[in-house]
Amino acid sequence: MQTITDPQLVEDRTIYGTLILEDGTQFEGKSFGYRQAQAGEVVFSTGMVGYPEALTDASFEGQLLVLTYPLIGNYGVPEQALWEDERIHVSGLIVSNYIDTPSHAQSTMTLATWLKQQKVPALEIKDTRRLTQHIRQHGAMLGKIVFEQDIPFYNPDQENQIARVSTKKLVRAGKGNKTIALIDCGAKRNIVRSLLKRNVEVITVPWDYALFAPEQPLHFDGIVISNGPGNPKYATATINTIRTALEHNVPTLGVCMGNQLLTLAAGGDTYKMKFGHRSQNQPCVMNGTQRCYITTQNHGYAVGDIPEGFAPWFSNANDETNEGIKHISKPFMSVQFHPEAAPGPVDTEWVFDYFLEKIR
Ligand SMILES: NC(=O)CC[C@H](N)C(=O)O
Repeated sequence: MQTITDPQLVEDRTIYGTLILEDGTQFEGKSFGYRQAQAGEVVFSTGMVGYPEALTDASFEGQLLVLTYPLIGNYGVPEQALWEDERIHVSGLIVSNYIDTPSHAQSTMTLATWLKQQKVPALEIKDTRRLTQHIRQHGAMLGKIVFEQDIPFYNPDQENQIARVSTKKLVRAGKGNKTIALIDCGAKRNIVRSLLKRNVEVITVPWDYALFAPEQPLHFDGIVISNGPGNPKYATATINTIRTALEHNVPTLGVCMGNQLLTLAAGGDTYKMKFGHRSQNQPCVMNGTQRCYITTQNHGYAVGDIPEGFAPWFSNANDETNEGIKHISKPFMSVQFHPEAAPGPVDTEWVFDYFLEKIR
């Protein structure tokens, strides 16, 4: 006799749910994830590939992700080793057309099975174009996916999201004659993979680890500050550590959240953008050159005031916002895009080499 313990793991495409935005706009859709209400900030990504990587990117913690590419699910879900973290971080997923018959050699399950296992709701609302245009026009806003029962809105920007996703313990990996301390604000695994590929030792530390405290001496030659969710201004412990690193002249590279934290530590400022940049086709021009890189991005905040002693390194060719800063004479640098890609183009992978060359 067969016992079915969780009825949600049984395919049922007849369930409907509603996405409700904070301004009252509603979109009804077919449920293909877990049937449980979730609230968060609604953001959209215009990338064509990489939903497994995006869903497991901890920078999305607290957010309901809208994917504008119209066919999602068609290549299934790869094994866990290929994810960007050990779990899904988006609070919910909104697509136009969900494909339940994946075809890919690396697929281990359908997207719907994965979402149900991880208790993440998902809706197929068809008109993701209208939803995206609405957010572009009115700015990123709060929203909730609801089924039978209503829940309150939740604003992830009113809490320290980094503390929720950062590692709790120190993790050592790799071997080499250079050691990098990676401050984990919600690091995508491909940052560690990209560093290990370059034959360095990587010590991943929690976001609030006191790297310079005399009672916990740790030998490292350079610091990488990872990507991460939410408002950078909550990460005061990380900002203080980076400030000390700058005083000690430790070579430092920031990625995404790391760009914002380096800016704050050095005396600059960040602001919240209207709807952010999320995709794998963001053009970034290297300042002082005609060179334009196609980059992977996922951010809602940006660098406003460039700190003293730093110069803009890259800027976005679409809206001219800052995409990175570099110190004019010292080995301190950061980028707002993702040089580790995953998903997306690897055009800016050289940033890791450039940084490692600055370490003696
Ligand atoms: N990917 C990231 O590191 C994002 C940084 C920050 N949470 C933002 O939205 O801007």
